[in-house]
Amino acid sequence: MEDLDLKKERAELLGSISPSMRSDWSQDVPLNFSNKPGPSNRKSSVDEEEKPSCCPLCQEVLINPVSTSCGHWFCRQCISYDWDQCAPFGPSSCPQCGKRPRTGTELLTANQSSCAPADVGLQEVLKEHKISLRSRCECVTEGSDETGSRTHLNRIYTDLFITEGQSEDVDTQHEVKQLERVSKIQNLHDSPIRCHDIFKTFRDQHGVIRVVLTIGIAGVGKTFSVQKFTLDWAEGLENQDVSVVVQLSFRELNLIRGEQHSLLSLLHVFHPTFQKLPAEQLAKCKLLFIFDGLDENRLSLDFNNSQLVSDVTQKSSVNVLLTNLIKGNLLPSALIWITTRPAAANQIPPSCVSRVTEVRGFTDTQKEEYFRKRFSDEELSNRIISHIKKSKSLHIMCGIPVFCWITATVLENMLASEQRGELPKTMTDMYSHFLLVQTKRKKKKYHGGHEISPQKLMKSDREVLLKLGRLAFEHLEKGNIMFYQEDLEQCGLDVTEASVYSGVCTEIFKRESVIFQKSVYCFVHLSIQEFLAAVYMLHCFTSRRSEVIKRFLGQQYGETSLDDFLKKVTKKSLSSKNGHLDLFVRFLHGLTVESNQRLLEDLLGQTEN
Ligand SMILES: Nc1ncnc2c1ncn2[C@@H]1O[C@H](COP(=O)(O)OP(=O)(O)OP(=O)(O)O)[C@@H](O)[C@H]1O
Repeated sequence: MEDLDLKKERAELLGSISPSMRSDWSQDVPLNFSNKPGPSNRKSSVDEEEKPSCCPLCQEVLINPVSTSCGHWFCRQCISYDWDQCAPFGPSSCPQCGKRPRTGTELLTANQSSCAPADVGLQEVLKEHKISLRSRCECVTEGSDETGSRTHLNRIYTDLFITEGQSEDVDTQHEVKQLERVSKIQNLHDSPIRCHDIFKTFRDQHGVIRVVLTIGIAGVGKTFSVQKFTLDWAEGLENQDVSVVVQLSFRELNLIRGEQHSLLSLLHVFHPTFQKLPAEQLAKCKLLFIFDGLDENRLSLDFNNSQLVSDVTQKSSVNVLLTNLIKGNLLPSALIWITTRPAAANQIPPSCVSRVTEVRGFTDTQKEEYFRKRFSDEELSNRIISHIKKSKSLHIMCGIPVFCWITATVLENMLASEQRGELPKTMTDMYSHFLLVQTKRKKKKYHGGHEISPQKLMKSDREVLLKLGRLAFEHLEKGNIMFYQEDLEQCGLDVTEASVYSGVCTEIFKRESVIFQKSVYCFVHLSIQEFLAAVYMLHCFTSRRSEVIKRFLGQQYGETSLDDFLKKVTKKSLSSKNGHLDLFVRFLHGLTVESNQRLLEDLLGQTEN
């Protein structure tokens, strides 16, 4: 029986991967997915006889065979594993002959053409799209100290703990409590789901999983999961039944929220490759739309009263297109993946969602794996891991990957420094040090020089950081996380000042697309914006800048005690529907702790605690 299945699989494989497709990998012959033998097909060198029955890596019968562009066959799992192990920078050369694929590192599979009957033009566009997505996803910016420097996703990506279903009290509990609970229960009954499997139906489940909503707190790795999912798809490693992945973020969609588009023209804006494709061609494909960061959404999604749109060429507003896509009126067979922070999840009616998953961050083992992967210096990673383990709150917080990154940046720097002082133990402490580390780096880079005490900010740093704080605060309040040059100037910042602080504020989205002709800036992570906004707010309080506080809290505000001020800010944050001030308020409280005030005294001024 097993033999029969294998034979069938092989036969299917040979039917759908035509020899000419393989020669296309050496770029000379046009793509042809036809099952019929043609002149170009016959010319090619690959056929059943040439495919070995054994995988050169595991030395066993080929299972789920895939081939590299140079014509060598492996089990999919074996080559994926081999590439993962041997090449920290992602899959590279063929394990058998050492050749690098000329057109990327995709593997050829039986499912390569999921748009049967396939068409040459369509296949070319799809391939171009894969290559473009791959280059978009293979590197990530983590606010590195070197302006513009990017890290390979596969070098730092560590598996995350993702579960099916949403924990009941996710909205109401403090994140630290949630994380603590997660680390206690993860071994009991939560079955993890790989991010690549979120559309797969498991044994006891029925029907198609069409819309997946993935929830997770700030910095827990939702965007990274989306990137990894897309990268592995684009590299031919996972989910090859999907022929087109359309990756969009609400951040980007916000920028065109006033415009009228058809779904097709919307695609063209973000993925210009598809301009070559007529609508009917696209409709044949299995599409997956990824909408990342619903919490950043500024479109009003009305699922009850929006106009019906079912044609991909029909124009409407972007929010109407989205609701129709999610409800299944538009492209009913397309898969949809939406990610969001918990507080904004209710924007999508549960009736539209087939599966909810939750990214819970790193388990204890994954935390260690993260630091070991990040630092090739084993002694350094051991020291960092042991420091984290000593502090309960740090250890719990490292369940959040963005906190791991900040911790890694801060501790690496402090451990290398002679004037180290005490290593940070709380979240605000860590973010305060992060700010100082970035300032110190900037000083070293732009002004050369000796190691200065990181606590001592220069007057110019103080001014720039407070301007960045103002930018962070004013835009956080409005729910903005992306800024144009004019926004920087309005806060008295010029572009060079902001980019000198590249570990804090960064330039993004310089893509060649109509809407991205202007440079757009944002903080390297929203939590940094929230932290700087809190610094600015406390600075305004201590320096009695009541007009700023009044504008924020309402006209009734009069000068008051720190305690009363904190209560008022907390109350205001609780009235926010999407929780956009939550982390800001937590940092504000953290900053009133004496040790943190001492650290940032140059910024905060004379304070109460
Ligand atoms: N799987 C991972 N492996 C390694 N680092 C990760 C991983 N996931 C996240 N990180 C780190 O955490 C940072 C934040 O992750 P990400 O942007 O994916 O979070 P998010 O859940 O989308 O947050 P937000 O809701 O604030 O947008 C990344 O820039 C990276 O430094």
